[in-house]
Amino acid sequence: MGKEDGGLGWGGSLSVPSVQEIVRNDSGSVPERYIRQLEDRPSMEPTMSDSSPEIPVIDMSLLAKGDRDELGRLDFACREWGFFQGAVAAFFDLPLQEKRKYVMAENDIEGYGQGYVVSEQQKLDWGDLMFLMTLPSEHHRFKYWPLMVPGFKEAVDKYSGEIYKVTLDLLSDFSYLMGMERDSLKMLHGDVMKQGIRMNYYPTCSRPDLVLGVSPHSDGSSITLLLQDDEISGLQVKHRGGWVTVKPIPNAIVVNVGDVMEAWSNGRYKSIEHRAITNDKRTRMSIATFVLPDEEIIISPVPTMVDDDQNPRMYKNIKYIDYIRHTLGQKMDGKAHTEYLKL
Ligand SMILES: O=C(O)CCC(=O)C(=O)O
Ligand SMILES: [Fe+2]
Repeated sequence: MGKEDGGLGWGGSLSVPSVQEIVRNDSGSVPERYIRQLEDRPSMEPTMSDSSPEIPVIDMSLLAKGDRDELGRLDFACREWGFFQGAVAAFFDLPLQEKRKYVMAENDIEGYGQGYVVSEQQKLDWGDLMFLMTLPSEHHRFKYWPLMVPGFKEAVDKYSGEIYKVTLDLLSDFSYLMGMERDSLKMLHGDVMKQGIRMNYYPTCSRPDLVLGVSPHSDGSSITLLLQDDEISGLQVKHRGGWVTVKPIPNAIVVNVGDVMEAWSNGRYKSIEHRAITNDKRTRMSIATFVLPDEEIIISPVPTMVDDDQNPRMYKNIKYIDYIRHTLGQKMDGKAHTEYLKL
C-alpha cells in the first residue's frame, strides 16, 4: 500500500479503450474485441429471472437484537447512495482527457480504467470503472482521486464509513452463524481490514446480446456489498448452471460472499460466480465495496467449520497477498479462482 510508484503490488491491467468513448464516437457498432464467443453471450430472454428462484431478501431489522440497529445503518448507507451516485456520475461525465488524469498505471489496479485486462487476446468487458482503496484512510492514494469533482471525496468518505459499519454488523452475524464469538471474523481480517470500492459504469450497447459488462467471476473479498441502480438490472448470478438476474430492490444492498469467506467457512458459504450484462437503453452504474483482509493474513478454514467426519477440511493455507496476486494475474474466469484455494 502506498508504494507510490510501484503500485499496490497486487497486479495490473493492460490499457484498453474507454467504452464510454467507443459509444460516444460510434454508438452503432461493437468492436470485435468485445464480441463474446457464442457460448458466453448473454441470453436476452426476460424469462430467466421469472422462472428461477428469487435471491433471498433479508430484512436486517430481523437480524438486529436488542440494542443493535442494523436496519437504521443499512437505511442510512442506502440513502447516501443518491448523493454518492451523483458524484460518481459527475466523474464519468468529465471529458476523457480529465478522466485520464486518474488512469490506472499498468502495474496498478487503482484508478480509472477497465480492470483485469491481462492479454491482448482476451475479450473485453463493455464497461469502464474507477477503483479506489478506501480503507484504511491513511492509505488513500490521492493521485487517483478526482478531487476536482465537487463533493466526490466527501461522498466516498461518507459512504465508505457507513458501509464499514454495516460490514461490521454483517461480520458479527456471520461469526455467530459460524459458531464463533461475534468479533471473530473482524479479527480474522488482521490488524488492517481493508476496503476497496469499484465504481462500474456500463454505457449502453447497441448489441447487448453479444457483450458482457463484467465477465463471469467471483470476488476475491471476504464479503462484497453492492449497490446497483434502483431501476436498471444487469447483475446476474450463476444458479444451477444458468444465469439468474438479480432484480434491483430500491434501498437494498446486495451482499455476496467472496472467496475468502468461502475458505474461512470451509465451503459452507459459497462465493458465487456472477457477471453483469448491458442493455441498449440506459447507462447503468453499480458500486461494489469489497471487504479485504490484511495482505499478510494466512487464509484457512476456521476450526469451528472443520471436523473429521462430516466436514473435512477442504481449503489450504494461503497468504492473502499471494492469493490476490494470483487472481488478478489471470483473466476473470469464473470459479477458477476459488479452485486455487482448495486442497
Ligand atoms: O455491476 C454489477 O452488478 C456487478 C459488479 C461486480 O460484480 C464487481 O464489481 O465485482
Ligand atoms: Fe463482482
